[in-house]
Amino acid sequence: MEMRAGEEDIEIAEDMTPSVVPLSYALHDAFLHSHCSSCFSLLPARVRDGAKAIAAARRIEMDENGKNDSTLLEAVLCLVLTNAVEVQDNEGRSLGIAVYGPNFSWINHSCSPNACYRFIISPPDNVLPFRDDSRLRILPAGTKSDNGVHNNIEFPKGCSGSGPRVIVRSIKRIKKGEEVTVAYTDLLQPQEIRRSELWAKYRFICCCTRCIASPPSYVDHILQYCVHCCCDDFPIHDQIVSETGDEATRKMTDYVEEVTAEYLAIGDPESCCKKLENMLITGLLDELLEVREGKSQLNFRLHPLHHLALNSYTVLASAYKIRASNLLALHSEVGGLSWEALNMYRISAAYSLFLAASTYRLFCFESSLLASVANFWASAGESLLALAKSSAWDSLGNCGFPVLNLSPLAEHKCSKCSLLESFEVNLSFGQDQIRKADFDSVSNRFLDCFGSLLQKVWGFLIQGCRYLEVFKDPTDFTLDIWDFDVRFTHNDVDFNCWANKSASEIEDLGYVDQWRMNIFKLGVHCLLYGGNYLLQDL
Ligand SMILES: C[S@@+](CC[C@H](N)C(=O)[O-])C[C@H]1O[C@@H](n2cnc3c(N)ncnc32)[C@H](O)[C@@H]1O
Repeated sequence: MEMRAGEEDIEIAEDMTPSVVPLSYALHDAFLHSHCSSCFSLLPARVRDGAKAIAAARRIEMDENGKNDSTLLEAVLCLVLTNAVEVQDNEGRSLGIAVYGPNFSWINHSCSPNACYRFIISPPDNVLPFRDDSRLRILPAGTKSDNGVHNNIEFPKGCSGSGPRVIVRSIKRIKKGEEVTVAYTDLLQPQEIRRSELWAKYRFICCCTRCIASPPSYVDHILQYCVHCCCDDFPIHDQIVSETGDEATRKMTDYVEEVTAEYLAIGDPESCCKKLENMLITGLLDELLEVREGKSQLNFRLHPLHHLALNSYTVLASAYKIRASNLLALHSEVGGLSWEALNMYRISAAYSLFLAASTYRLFCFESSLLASVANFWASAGESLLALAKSSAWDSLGNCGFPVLNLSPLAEHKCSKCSLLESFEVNLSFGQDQIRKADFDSVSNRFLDCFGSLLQKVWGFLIQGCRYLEVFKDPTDFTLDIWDFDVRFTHNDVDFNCWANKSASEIEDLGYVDQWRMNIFKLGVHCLLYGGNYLLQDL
């Protein structure tokens, strides 16, 4: 079965379902009063009845056949495995799983989907009626009318019941009768990984336009194949690159996974930062590969938009942030480490920002990346605001920065772009007013402002970060990104430039307030664009 747009065209960013209540769900401990068993008491009656029926059926089977036939249990398990979705909070953290009825679970997958979904989370004991006037605007294939009935299957329209609700929303314009699809897997992964995940979990091979494109689309090419190979002695023949490139990518994948797993298990963010940044800068040196006569050293490097590079930025942003908070905690005991903590916050925010700008570039070629890019802008905004508000600046004495009050955001209007005004119009006249027709103009104005603020702070944010210093402008990917070594050799970067200066020297430069204020403004822009405009309004 598949779901299609009902009897009208659907514009971009419209809710296509009311908030749908789960048939069954199991959330992690954070949402439970006691331990896991408490979730069973919350299961809707029909699921408990179903479980009793299964138990009864098993008893009969066992009595009749003298053996434990697991067919029915397998069927139920398959149903859950096929239809359960991971419930996530606004920041993408996994909260558990839930199974929904047909108006959600009949939606098929595409790697270039036209819809996405979001959850409304409320505590498990909250069973108060939920006001929701949205209509169900998608129907099973073959259904003629939108009266909510299909082949005697009543589509639940009621809004009562507990559990995380899900709402399906369009991310592209969908024509009447066109199939509605969502992503079952992370769309920023290369095709090979998407394919193997979908096969392992659902046993199907995706044949969407993105997957069957030949040659692969720009986005898939760059996410998967953009690995550069060079050798000091002589030029590398293309043949050798393609033969050894896959092997090199596998090795780099193992390396990134190993470093990330070690970081998560042992919690040494410093070693994690060193290892990942070294890998991004120097790439993989492979001495075992034979080139012409004898052995020679090949050097493989990742394009900054390669999926392994993107994964590394996420880990680096987190590891630098942990380093900063560890230092601040130590600062209260030891003192004098706050400037170093500021450096860590700075680089963490720089990686967050770089990730948002990188995925935005991919989004320009693959519009279904909208939800990912929105989340990255929002978290870059949050990192920048946390940096601007950090007490670590206090080590610089009185830097004159006003006490920040982020709520309401309305106080932080930008005279150049109208992001905030758009929301005000939206709030007073209803969502349709800033409609998506404005998308290009809102985005262009945001990018203009973003670019000019970035120019003022990017140098400060990346100072001392060996990898990011290569990118003089994170929105410009036209530079010869393979030329890392040359740049490092000729640029003689002082890695400890800021860390070596005393707080008063920095203050004398007179830039501190300006940096802090511009970082703050940049954060507000990213949060408004990603968190408010792309995620909620668009
Ligand atoms: C949540 S269900 C979707 C509804 C399903 N088509 C049905 O009729 O019940 C997931 C299952 O649908 C099928 N499916 C979803 N997307 C697909 C796709 N793009 N190509 C092939 N099969 C797909 C797979 O069998 C998958 O296990």
